[in-house]
This record gives sequence, structure tokens and C-alpha cells, in this order.
Amino acid sequence: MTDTTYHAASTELPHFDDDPFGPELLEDPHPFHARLRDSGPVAYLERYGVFALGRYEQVRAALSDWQSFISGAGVGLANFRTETPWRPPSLLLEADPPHHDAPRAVLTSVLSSRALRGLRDQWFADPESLVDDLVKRGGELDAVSELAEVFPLRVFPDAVGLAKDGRENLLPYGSHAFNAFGPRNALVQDGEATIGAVAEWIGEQCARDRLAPGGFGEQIWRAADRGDITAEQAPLIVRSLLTAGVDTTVNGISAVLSALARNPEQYELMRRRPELIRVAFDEAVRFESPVQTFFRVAEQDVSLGGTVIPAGSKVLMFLGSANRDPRRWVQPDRFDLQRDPSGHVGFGMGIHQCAGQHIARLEAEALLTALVRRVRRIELTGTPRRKHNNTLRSWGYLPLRLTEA
Ligand code: HEM
Ligand SMILES: C=Cc1ccc(C(=O)O)cc1
Repeated sequence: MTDTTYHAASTELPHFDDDPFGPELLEDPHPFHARLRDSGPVAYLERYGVFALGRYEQVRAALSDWQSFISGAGVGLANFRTETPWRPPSLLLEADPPHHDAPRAVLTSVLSSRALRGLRDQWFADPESLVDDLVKRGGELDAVSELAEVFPLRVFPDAVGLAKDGRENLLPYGSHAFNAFGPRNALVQDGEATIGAVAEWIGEQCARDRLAPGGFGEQIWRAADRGDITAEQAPLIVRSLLTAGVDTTVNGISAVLSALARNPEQYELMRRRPELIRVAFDEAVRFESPVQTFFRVAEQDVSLGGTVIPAGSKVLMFLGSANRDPRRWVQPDRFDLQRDPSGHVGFGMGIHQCAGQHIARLEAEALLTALVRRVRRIELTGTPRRKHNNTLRSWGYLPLRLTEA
């Protein structure tokens, strides 16, 4: 592509000086998302020298076109072609076909909805006692520390086959990994101070002899015995579970609890029609988008939304903005259990679409089922507080009252 056409594209292109990873936008990204969408299909963020996609159509197109928008140069701001990643790249998230194929096939099989059937009874029983205790205690709670951070950490590490000790490392590791997809701002620098020991613990847990027989981790190692992947790949694929499997579901559960508390008529509807429980979680993932953004790199000059994005450019996809695009969703800012949220990009789209989405849905379904049986009403009892992260949309404090049914 010649300079003149690039120059022409860049001058016609809407430019923003906003910082999507700064405290103001992390606190409330929605006004910026609306400006970004209304500016056009493609924009340019001057602060980071990246192209930005805010509309559903272009985000979905970029997610689906893995040949033009690649993951192998990193799905954060860092370009692995010129910068050293903070950790060895993921064999799934930060890989392109053909290297991506075998690791993905293994995880798809290990985490398939069929494979999860054996977990259903145990995962549905667990939150019943948790909710019972909270209701008996009077029903006042911080839903983040006493529910959203508790339930996933009780069931998921066991399903992976992790040892009991050291599990307190999982949330800090995930938080740092998600911060590290952004610029090296204060959020990343704060994490760097302690991440060394945490990352070492995570790495140790991926060894075969640390993983309980029959768990997801050991099943990945058995795939290596079969030759589906190599023994060198197995621990890194286990690491993917530990990185993506906890903070995401914690924030997905916080998101659905927050949305239900703010929309009591939706909670009542869900109690009357429990088949809406699965819709509720996906609608919350659309509405809140626990994973807000991911990057891609243009593999070659690629035309999108009337703009030619030059080869080598980083492209920032605003999943949270796409999930609230009025060009795709009716009344997008409404949490509405009677809409069909399928097609949302909260789990991504295409070959990298979330490999753990069935896990996330099962956890949420188990918790919401326990709630609708025991709790008549969920209401906010104070001012919730956000927890800032460069990639995750997260609650730090969510004061709720659960009224016994
Ligand atoms: C509410 C919960 C979750 C959300 C919102 C979420 C979101 C996402 C998104 C947006 C992607 C696409 C990344 C991209 O296109 O670059 C993704 C991929 C992935 N997720 Fe999830 N995720 C969730 C839960 C989980 C869980 C529980 C696990 C593991 C058990 C998991 C494992 C993965 C993996 C391994 C990938 C990479 C897939 C690939 O590149 O082929 N996720 N997730
Ligand atoms: C959705 C986030 C995500 C983070 C890390 C990984 C990984 O480490 O493979 C996968 C997905």
C-alpha cells in the first residue's frame, strides 16, 4: 500500500485521543463507546497508534476473519513481532492455524458440553449450601467476595484437578494476565511487583504429577500420550485453563447478579420461568461484557468498513461496545431476558470463540438455579464499586440483600 492512500485513509479516519485503558473509561466506557460507534466503522486511537472497531458489524467481521486479523502477534497491545511477551504465548489465544488447531481440538473435547455432564450434579449441589447459609445469615452480603469469588473457586480448580494449596494465586494471576493485554500502565506495574512467585506457582500446577487423575488437566496430558499434542504443549494448555477459567467466570457471575438486582422484574420473570436462566447469563455477558476488548494484527493490507488497514497494524476490537450497538440490538442498554442474546461477541466469535463457554454457562446456571429456589428477591443495598482492569469489566464490591422465598 502506498503512503498516499494510507495518509488519505488516516486523515479521513476519525481520530480519538481518549485512553480506553485509563481510569475514566475503565470506570464508565459507555459514552466513549457511543462516540466511537457514531464516528464510523473504523477509527484510530492516537495514544496507542492502533485502529479501533466499535460497531458490531466490524468487530464480528474481524473476529471471524482469522487470516486477515491474526492472533499470533499477540491479542494485547504488545506486538510479539517486536516485543517479548511477559510470558510464553498461549498455544490457543495467541496462536493461528495450523499451530492453533491441535491445542484447540484438545480443549474443545475436554471442555465439551458432553464432557461437562458428569459435573452437573456436583456443580448444582454446591451452591445450594452456599445460598442457604447466606439466606439464613440474613441475606446481606457483598456478592463479589461472598458469592462470585467463592463458587467458581470451589468447583473449577477441583474440576481441573488442582492441589488444594495455593489456590489463592488463581485470581491474582488472572487479573494480571488480563491487565497485561493492555498498556504497561499502573495496573500492570502494580501486578509486576508480585507476579513472579504467582506465575511460578501457576507453572508448577501444570505439571502432570500435580494434576489429579480424571481432571481437565490430566485429560490434557492424556491427549499428549495419544499424540494429539506434544508433551511440551500439555502444560501450556493447562495454563490456559488457569489463566482464563477463573477471573472471567467470577466477573460473569458478578455481572448477572448486578443486572438482576437492578432489574427486579427480570428476576421475578426468571423465577416464574426458570428456562430463562440460561438466557440470563448470556444476556448478562452481552450487557456487561466481562471481557471488554481484544486486539488483532492485520496480516496484510485489509479493507474494512471502507478503510484500508495497513499490514502490521494493531486493531483493537471493543467487544463491550459491539454488544451494545443499536445497529444490531434493540434497546441495547436494557437487560432484557425476553430478547435473544445469541450472536453476542462476549465470548468472541469464530475459531478463537471461548473454549470454556460451556463451563461458564454451567457455573452460572448452577448458581442461578440455587438462587431462584431459595431467594424471592435480590436488591442492591448500597453503592457498588468497580474494580479496574485493562481488559476485564469487573465489580470490586456489590452489596446485595437476598430475601428468602
Ligand atoms: C464469562 C466467562 C468468560 C468470558 C466472558 C470469556 C470470554 C472469552 C473471549 C472473548 C474469548 C475470545 C478471545 C479472542 O478471540 O482472542 C475467549 C477465548 C478463550 N476462553 Fe473464554 N471466557 C470466559 C470463560 C472461560 C472459561 C471458564 C475458560 C476455561 C475453562 C475459558 C477459556 C478460554 C480459552 C482457552 C480461550 C482461547 C480460545 C482460542 O483461542 O481458541 N474461558 N474467552
Ligand atoms: C478470554 C481470555 C483468555 C485469556 C488467556 C487465555 C490463554 O492463556 O490461553 C485464553 C483466553
